[in-house]
Amino acid sequence: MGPILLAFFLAALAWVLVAGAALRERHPVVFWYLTGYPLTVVRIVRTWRRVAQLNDFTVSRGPTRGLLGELVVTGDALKPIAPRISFPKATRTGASVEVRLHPGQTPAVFISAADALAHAWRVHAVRVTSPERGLVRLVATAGDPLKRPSLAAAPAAHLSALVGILESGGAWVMNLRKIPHWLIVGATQSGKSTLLARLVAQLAPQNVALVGVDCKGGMELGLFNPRLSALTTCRREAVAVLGALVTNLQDRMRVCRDAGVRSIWDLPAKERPVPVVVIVDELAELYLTDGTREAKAQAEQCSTYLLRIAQLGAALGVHLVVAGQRVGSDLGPGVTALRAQLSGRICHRVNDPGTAEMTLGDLNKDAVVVAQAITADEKGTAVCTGAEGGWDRARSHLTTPEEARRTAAKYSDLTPVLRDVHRALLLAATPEVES
Ligand SMILES: Nc1ncnc2c1ncn2[C@@H]1O[C@H](COP(=O)(O)OP(=O)(O)OP(=O)(O)O)[C@@H](O)[C@H]1O
Repeated sequence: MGPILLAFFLAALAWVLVAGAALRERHPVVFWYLTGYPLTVVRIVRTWRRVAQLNDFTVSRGPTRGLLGELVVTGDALKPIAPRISFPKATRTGASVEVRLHPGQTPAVFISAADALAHAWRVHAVRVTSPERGLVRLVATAGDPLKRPSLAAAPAAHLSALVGILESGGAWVMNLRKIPHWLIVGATQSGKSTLLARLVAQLAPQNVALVGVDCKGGMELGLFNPRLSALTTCRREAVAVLGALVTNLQDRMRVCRDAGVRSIWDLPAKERPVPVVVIVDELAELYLTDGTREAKAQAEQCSTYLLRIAQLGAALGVHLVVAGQRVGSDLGPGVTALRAQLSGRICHRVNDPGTAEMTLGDLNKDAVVVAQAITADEKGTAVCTGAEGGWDRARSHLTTPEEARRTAAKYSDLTPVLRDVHRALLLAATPEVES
């Protein structure tokens, strides 16, 4: 009887393991609800007191200072009280728990202990938010959802591009009507070009003029040439095209002034000029010079024009998407001023902490730390600013150069003609035409 029972037990165990692996593969959410979630609940409830004590979430019943003769002595309370938590709720990617703060406590102590909580609960990450005063919500994500990202969906909107998926499982959207200008940074092979390809592929079917500034000879943005209203391949052409766009901005301003409105979006649809998205691949190519007077003058002009577009463009429908490996004040005096105008930020893996700090530091210090933790294997993963403030970890949808090229060719008929910009580009490309 013994061997038969043992064989039966082993067969049953094997079946559970195989079925479990299949369930995990095909229905990861169901697998999570059945196995990971109950385990995480046990961990949270079991470890809460200890974690709270170790991370200073607790308060004591009596005072922690007292008089001993003429001395003031301080010490830890005998029975510290941990803040009360709700029963952990299951989410699609983990669990969330709400904490009632003790009087005098702030969410800051929980934010700094997020890593300790993730280790104690054996989850990928814990994010801390405060949905209302006196309440902190701890959201635990079981595994890294960006390792095998699924496709997210978002409602289509003009000047809005669904570029990837957020760590929370939501759609990663770059909406230029909400955030008019963007800065994208990342070391080489971190995923910048893939993100730009996705952005172009999403904007291509829309009524928008795309202008490419790619001073690396047009090797990256040249793929989308059929759908670009202009493509500059060197700094001389970039100066001409950016200059023409600044003149175009002044025309748009005049139209708005004459119509008595403050933005092109307040004009009747028929009179509204087509929105323009200027995509700059490798900012450094515009700023770095070989020291010659001509190069310095061109770099200064580029800097002035970009700043002008960033300052005026939001209301006049001219948007900037600027990508580069590094952003630092050493690139040129105008870089910090330009950065301040580019309120949308996306930081892929970077080589130096300074670039992460420059990209995200003025918005959120926590985001800088998370961006610095992105590894070389996590291609396409980035920390991005959210539309409602705050930040998120996200991953772009993989768009191959071939897909982007096909999409650009498919919608080439929709390419608006920007006459002045086109003329300026022609003149810069063949200066002798000018005479
Ligand atoms: N979201 C993603 N998912 C999967 N793979 C990706 C993703 N984004 C980029 N990759 C891969 O990473 C590699 C580098 O991507 P990409 O060329 O976009 O990087 P880059 O930052 O533009 O590099 P460089 O500055 O050298 O041009 C490519 O092979 C690409 O397939």
